[in-house]
Amino acid sequence: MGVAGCGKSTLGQAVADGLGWPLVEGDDFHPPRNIEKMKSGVALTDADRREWLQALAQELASRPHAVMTCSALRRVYRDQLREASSGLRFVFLDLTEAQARERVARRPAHLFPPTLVASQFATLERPDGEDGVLRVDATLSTGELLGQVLRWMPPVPSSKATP
Ligand SMILES: Nc1ncnc2c1ncn2[C@@H]1O[C@H](COP(=O)(O)OP(=O)(O)OP(=O)(O)O)[C@@H](O)[C@H]1O
Ligand SMILES: O=C(O)[C@H](O)[C@@H](O)[C@H](O)[C@H](O)CO
Repeated sequence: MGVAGCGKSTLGQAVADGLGWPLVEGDDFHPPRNIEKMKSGVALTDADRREWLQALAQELASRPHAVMTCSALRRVYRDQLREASSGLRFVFLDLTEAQARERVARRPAHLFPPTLVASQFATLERPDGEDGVLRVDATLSTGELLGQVLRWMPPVPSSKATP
């Protein structure tokens, strides 16, 4: 979880590979109108995110193990996902607004324009103090972040494991 550009897809892929679990890209579940809205520089609202979060919750409920990327900016969004998946844990990729804007600006072809980064921080309710959350410094290397996540995860079966 975290704002646009914090590194969810990059770390999510590394964690999925490390655990031998599938990666579910949350952005792939946005209805087309949400994508169009973000591309045109308009921030999503609670109403826009409702259907998307329902789809993500369903996806989590249908999988015994998976790594999912999802901004999950507000507490109610995280709680909706927690209800769908009792063992759900969140890795919060924490970085400053300036750092996020710089990263988002570096990838002009992406659906998310740098002008919307401020709205991500305005919406973000940090998960500090919530159970099952690991806060990490999103400016560390992916390898370092992966190590932190894997050390924090409880022992879990891997789909790569031989019986
Ligand atoms: N640990 C890192 N250190 C430096 N740069 C990183 C790191 N992780 C990701 N990046 C870079 O930051 C940019 C955003 O990364 P990524 O797409 O993984 O973020 P994201 O949170 O999935 O973004 P979005 O939700 O907007 O798709 C990319 O250019 C990526 O290469
Ligand atoms: O909740 C939101 O506002 C969205 O999920 C955004 O965070 C983007 O989809 C994502 O970060 C892609 O850039």
